[in-house]
Amino acid sequence: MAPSKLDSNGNASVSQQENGFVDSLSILNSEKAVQEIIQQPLIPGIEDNLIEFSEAMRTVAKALRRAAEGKASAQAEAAEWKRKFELERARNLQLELKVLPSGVSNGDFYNERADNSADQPVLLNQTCEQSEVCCGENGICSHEVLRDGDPDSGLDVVQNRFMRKASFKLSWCGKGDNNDQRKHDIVSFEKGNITAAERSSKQISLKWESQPQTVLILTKPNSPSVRILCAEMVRWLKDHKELNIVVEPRVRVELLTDSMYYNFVQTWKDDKEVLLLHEKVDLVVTLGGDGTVLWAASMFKGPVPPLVPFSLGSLGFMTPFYSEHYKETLDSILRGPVSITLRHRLQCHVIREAAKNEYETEEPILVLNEVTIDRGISSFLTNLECYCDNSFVTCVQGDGLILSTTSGSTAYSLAAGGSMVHPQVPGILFTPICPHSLSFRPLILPEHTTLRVQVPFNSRSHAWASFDGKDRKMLAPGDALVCSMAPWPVATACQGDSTSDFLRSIHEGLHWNLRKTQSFDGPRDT
Ligand SMILES: NC(=O)c1ccc[n+]([C@@H]2O[C@H](COP(=O)([O-])OP(=O)(O)OC[C@H]3O[C@@H](n4cnc5c(N)ncnc54)[C@H](O)[C@@H]3O)[C@@H](O)[C@H]2O)c1
Ligand SMILES: Nc1ncnc2c1ncn2[C@@H]1O[C@H](COP(=O)(O)OP(=O)(O)OP(=O)(O)O)[C@@H](O)[C@H]1O
Repeated sequence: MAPSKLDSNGNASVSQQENGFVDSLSILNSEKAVQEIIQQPLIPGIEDNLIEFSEAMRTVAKALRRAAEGKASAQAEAAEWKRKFELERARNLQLELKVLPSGVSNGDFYNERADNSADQPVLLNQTCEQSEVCCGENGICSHEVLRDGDPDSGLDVVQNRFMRKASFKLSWCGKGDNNDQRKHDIVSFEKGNITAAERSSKQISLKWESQPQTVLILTKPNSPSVRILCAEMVRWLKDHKELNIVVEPRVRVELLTDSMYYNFVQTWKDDKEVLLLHEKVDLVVTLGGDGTVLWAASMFKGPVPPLVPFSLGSLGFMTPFYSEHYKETLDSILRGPVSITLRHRLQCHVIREAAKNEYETEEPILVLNEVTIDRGISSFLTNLECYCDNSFVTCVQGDGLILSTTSGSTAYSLAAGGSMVHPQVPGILFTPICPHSLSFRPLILPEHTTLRVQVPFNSRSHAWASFDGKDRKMLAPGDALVCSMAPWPVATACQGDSTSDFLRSIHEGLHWNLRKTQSFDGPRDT
């Protein structure tokens, strides 16, 4: 049909066609006919059919969505099973080794190779095919905690030297416990009475079983004091401890600008090599504030080597070590044993409604503090449907929702009214941000739950997810975020122990419950 416009009198004027003028009267007639059709009642039954059809389509969409979400949960579960399998395999290997002839030491199983130096110092590569041998019956050893991925994956890292990774063991000890016994939750059922004898969440101690050899130093950018300390620390670790040092490419350039002495410092070339860092690095040192600790954790998409966080920031809630004492601190940590806080991380999957037919979901993102789903720049109320292990929890109507680890409980979640929780307590915090409700208290859910936050199809606006305050992702109506505990925690070294460090941070960092003490004089109970 030719395009038509109404003139100021309401008559249709018709544009010129290739084959001449079109009869405007016939157009008016066709428009009239269309109007008549529109006004006619629908064929009986067609409306019902359409409703039925759209209902069926909605059911199909729901089924597809459930399949995608099921896949994300299954991926999280598979990761957990994989970890358990590794543990079991390591334990079996340990048992087999017990029957090996004496004289075959654990170290013999490492595949150490000679130096084949190249001029450009880049990341070390090493093989530890037999690393499971270091696992003991008590505690968890480094390769249970750190090993992941297929050793034959063929990812080619440029190398100048091969070396082994230091192994360590974690043990759970309570006050007065001097032995290495790992304490499980022991529940006894004597005469029908249930008694919990031991709890697992005790102070965790890390013991090196072989000497750490490679240290990764991560630094806060654009800070002159951090840059100076980093150069000093690298020199000390090389000259006094003979350690291999790995830094970020940016930092290597900075060091070389200062002096060619730092030519031995190694770095990486691309993201592929970053993915393999956990196989080479024995210890990670961070120089900065809490943001640098978050940055360090985010570099490891799987297992994370133990972290030593030095405080060169303003608040430093997770950074207990004073930079002035770095030599004594590192000396003692390299010797061990080290008290650690095993900080859990959350694994987040974004499930796209638009990609519901696709097999692959987006890469999971690991967070040490929290994942936040908020309204972003939209001025509308966020509307988020929340499910816990497929049971409906609630619909958040407000600025958003924070799903936080217990380590993150003192960060954004605290600002939104969540409880402060000791980082060693396993759990997931469910904290609303400015809920438009008088009765919406924050929750703490058990660690084993899987949470799903969904933007409803009828939502007025998009929502935005951010991960440890970074990497914003838009969630369109129909999109969901699935979140569960990740199998790879972050072990951070403690100054004292995890409880004294936590209490010191809430007192010194947050001035928790600071109040003038009431004076002695005045009225009393009689
Ligand atoms: N309203 C808020 O309180 C708010 C808003 C946005 C982000 N944040 C937090 O900032 C974090 C990102 O940190 P950043 O350093 O990259 O950004 P940033 O530079 O904006 O610093 C945020 C502040 O939060 C503190 N912080 C971070 N993690 C903490 C923790 N676990 N316990 C106590 N304090 C902590 C930091 O020391 C810093 O002072 C996010 O994970 C989020 O928790 C808080
Ligand atoms: N190696 C790094 N590369 C890129 N960005 C980094 C690195 N380390 C830290 N950052 C970022 O720099 C920002 C500030 O770092 P950080 O929080 O450590 O310092 P701060 O704000 O001075 O200390 P605090 O958090 O104690 O107040 C954070 O957003 C963090 O993500």
